[in-house]
Amino acid sequence: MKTSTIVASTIGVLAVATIGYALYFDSKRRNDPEFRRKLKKERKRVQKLAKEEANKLSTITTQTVEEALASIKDEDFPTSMEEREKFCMEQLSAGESLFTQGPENYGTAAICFYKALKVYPAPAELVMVYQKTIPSEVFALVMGMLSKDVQSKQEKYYTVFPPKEMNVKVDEKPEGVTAEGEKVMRRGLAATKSFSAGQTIYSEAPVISSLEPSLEGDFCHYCLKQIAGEEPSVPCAKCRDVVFCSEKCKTMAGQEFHDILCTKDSEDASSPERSLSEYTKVTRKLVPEMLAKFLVKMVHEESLNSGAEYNSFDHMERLRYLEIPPSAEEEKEMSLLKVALGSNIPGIDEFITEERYMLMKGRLLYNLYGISTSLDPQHEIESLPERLRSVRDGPITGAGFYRVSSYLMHSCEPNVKITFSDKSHTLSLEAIREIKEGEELVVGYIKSDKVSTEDRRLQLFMNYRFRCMCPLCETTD
Ligand SMILES: C[S@@+](CC[C@H](N)C(=O)[O-])C[C@H]1O[C@@H](n2cnc3c(N)ncnc32)[C@H](O)[C@@H]1O
Repeated sequence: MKTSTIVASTIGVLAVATIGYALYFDSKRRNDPEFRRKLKKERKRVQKLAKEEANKLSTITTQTVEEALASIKDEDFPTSMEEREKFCMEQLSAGESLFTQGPENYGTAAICFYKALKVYPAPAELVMVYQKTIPSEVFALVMGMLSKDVQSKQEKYYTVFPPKEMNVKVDEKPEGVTAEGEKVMRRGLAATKSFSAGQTIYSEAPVISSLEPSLEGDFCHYCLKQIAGEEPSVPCAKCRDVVFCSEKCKTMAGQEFHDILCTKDSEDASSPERSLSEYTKVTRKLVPEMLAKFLVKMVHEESLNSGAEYNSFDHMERLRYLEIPPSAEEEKEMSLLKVALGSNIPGIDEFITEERYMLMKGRLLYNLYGISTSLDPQHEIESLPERLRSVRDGPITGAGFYRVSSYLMHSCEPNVKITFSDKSHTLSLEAIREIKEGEELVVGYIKSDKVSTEDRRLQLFMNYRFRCMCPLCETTD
């Protein structure tokens, strides 16, 4: 059967484009040993396959692959779903007609198949279709182009992240070796210029944040600002559950997540709209709701087609995570997420597997910061693990997941502190002593003043599962 025929029959899958892409980029390759083992095995199989294919075609060289990639380097790919679908089918037909004209057209045919792959929402599946339907020589070329592409995307990440204007770079240092002898690198942040005490190094809005449920109505559901007495709050027009501090926040929340997650004034606690928000209210666990927001926002980001090469998922998958054994609780959370997002994001059911949910949850739990947007002690709440990574002057009013600040290492003698100076979820990193260009930036995950080394190490181990190796811990008992 022809490639285009198979793809045409499954084209409905384009409707779930964004999830398809996420699935593709969701890789646990860096952190999960079991997945890495599987991947290694798979990679070996693919390498063997590619080698066999390459041997069959001595005229196709690495240079050909590179030339092919260079020839389409500056090409713009269609963005809307309809255009992508049309483009994909055109490329598949062109590829097919080219390879049937003979081996001299294999190179150009491969370019067409590769371009179709670039816009197809489930590339891994399309590769499997190719394997069965196109000549092995063309397949080897497409695979070569794909692997170069993925490799360069992986390598380039830390050259474009964090943005220069944030005055920090990701600092990699060897941390030891795994049982299998693989090098482990740890990634922290280093200053790209000098700062004096009190200076702000950068400010950063979160990828997602969530308000402590008991504060809903008094604080903005989007930016977590307290709504002051005289200022009128802006309620959601559809539900009576949340308010915003401004029309701007209401619009942003609507676009990013609330239009989908809004309870739409449903009275029934078990309705799809209400079940997740009820769970959040009752348990005060923010992670399931934050993951729902994260997924909706990711779909929103994709639909914006801003031209950004990396999305929030690319960021999240690079972070370390806390390994948590799956339990009935996660089962429940997963089903709540599926119910809440199901009718709005087709494909979400297949996307939220137990493995993926546990990884996303582990990453969020490990990297969230407690947010403090009130100075009023009456807003002091009982802290839960999600709001732990925080040393604040005021009460914790919520939690946030931040792209750059996720990378900050802990020290019992920090040189920077986190503030929420405008009393919203925007985090600012402030120097607490003089910092030289190139110096590593370290924050306090826990309060260290007047706490013995043993107690600090115990707290860090209980909450973050690492043995603190900051200079203070390494030199004191
Ligand atoms: C919340 S993550 C920090 C972000 C991390 N850079 C990442 O790549 O996701 C915590 C991890 O950073 C490392 N870490 C942070 N502070 C440390 C310290 N003081 N001593 C040893 N390891 C530390 C530990 O490996 C820990 O597992």
